[in-house]
Amino acid sequence: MFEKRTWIRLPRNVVVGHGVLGQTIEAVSELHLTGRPLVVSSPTPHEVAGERVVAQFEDAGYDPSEIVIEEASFDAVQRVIDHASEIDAGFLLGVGGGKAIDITKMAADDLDLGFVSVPTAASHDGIVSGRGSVPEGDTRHSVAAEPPLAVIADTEVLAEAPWRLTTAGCADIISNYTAVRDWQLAHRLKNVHYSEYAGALSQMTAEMLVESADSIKRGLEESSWIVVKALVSSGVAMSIADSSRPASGAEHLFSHQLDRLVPNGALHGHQVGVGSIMTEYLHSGQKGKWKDARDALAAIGAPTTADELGIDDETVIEALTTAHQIRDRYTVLGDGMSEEAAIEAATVTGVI
Ligand SMILES: NC(=O)C1=CN([C@@H]2O[C@H](COP(=O)(O)OP(=O)(O)OC[C@H]3O[C@@H](n4cnc5c(N)ncnc54)[C@H](OP(=O)(O)O)[C@@H]3O)[C@@H](O)[C@H]2O)C=CC1
Ligand SMILES: O=C(CO)COP(=O)(O)O
Ligand SMILES: [Zn+2]
Repeated sequence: MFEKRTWIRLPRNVVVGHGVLGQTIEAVSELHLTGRPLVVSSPTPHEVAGERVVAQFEDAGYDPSEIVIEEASFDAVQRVIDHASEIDAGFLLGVGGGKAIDITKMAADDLDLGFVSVPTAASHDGIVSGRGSVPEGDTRHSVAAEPPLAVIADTEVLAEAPWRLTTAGCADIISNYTAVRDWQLAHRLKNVHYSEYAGALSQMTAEMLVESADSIKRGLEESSWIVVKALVSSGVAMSIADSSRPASGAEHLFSHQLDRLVPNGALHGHQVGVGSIMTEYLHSGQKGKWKDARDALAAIGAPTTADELGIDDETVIEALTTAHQIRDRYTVLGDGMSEEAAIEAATVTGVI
């Protein structure tokens, strides 16, 4: 008997372009969402977009409420759940970077409420994914969460955000190359399920972004357009896979470990980018494609060294040698690198 089943959850409306934040009510009313909207943001996104979204709902006769969270944690998810229950929210909007959007999608999942994703930075590919990423103690959870019913990505807002956030988004996409390599390796060695469709989409997204590198420039709103479309595409790959595997391999384990070792260090995308230079080296050796990864990152102005990340060499080595412990996800790191091998990889690639 044929027993395969798949359930791909994707957004219904993806609205991208100049000034589309002003169309929030339109995009939401198309979804037939009812009740009180709860806008979840973090401090800066609250100022640059959250207040405007709340004002639009007020003007349209809704009775919106807002909550501002500071960090990505299970406590923050619980605070949003409690607030939503108190005000009897009908649906949620996550306005911000990866932190605010992750918290909102996880709270929406728990509350069984619809959720709309309003990115204020093109800094990460969690914009449409049905996954939430939250650290807890020594580990990092990638949990199933509510995928957005709609995405409202205003390129004017994204272009006004600090440029480093956009280069972080590019680096999160460039890291898809090594993430897919790790996924294929895990498939071959550990029989982990691999989706050809999701893997190909993730890889193609990285290729298209790298080919567009010349058009990704500070001050050009067109850059935000290119990058946010890639971020959406990468998120779709995760939704197809029902896993963050297409976009998260050993380079992400490295970054998650850095987050533990250096809280409030560098941006997620920048860390995974530097990680992918080293994990590409581990996959393909000295004459392999690690230089392509480094050059692609350098071309869009993302960090390629520990120095540029603002992280010291010792911490890079500690993160590399312990990254495999972050979660049960087989990658090129296997059951751990020796310190000598980590120093070699980081030195040959010029990361340290
Ligand atoms: N679920 C998934 O599939 C994925 C999840 N992620 C997760 O997303 C997070 C990384 O996302 P990232 O966006 O880098 O992290 P944050 O949400 O922390 O945002 C990074 C910084 O940008 C600021 N910011 C956001 N928008 C603006 C703006 N318009 N203008 C000025 N500053 C702004 C934030 O301000 P403030 O400090 O005020 O919030 C914050 O300081 C990680 O936790 C990562 O694990 C990443 C990829 C995929
Ligand atoms: O950052 C991600 C993809 O870019 C999500 O991956 P994680 O599941 O490793 O948090
Ligand atoms: Zn990422």
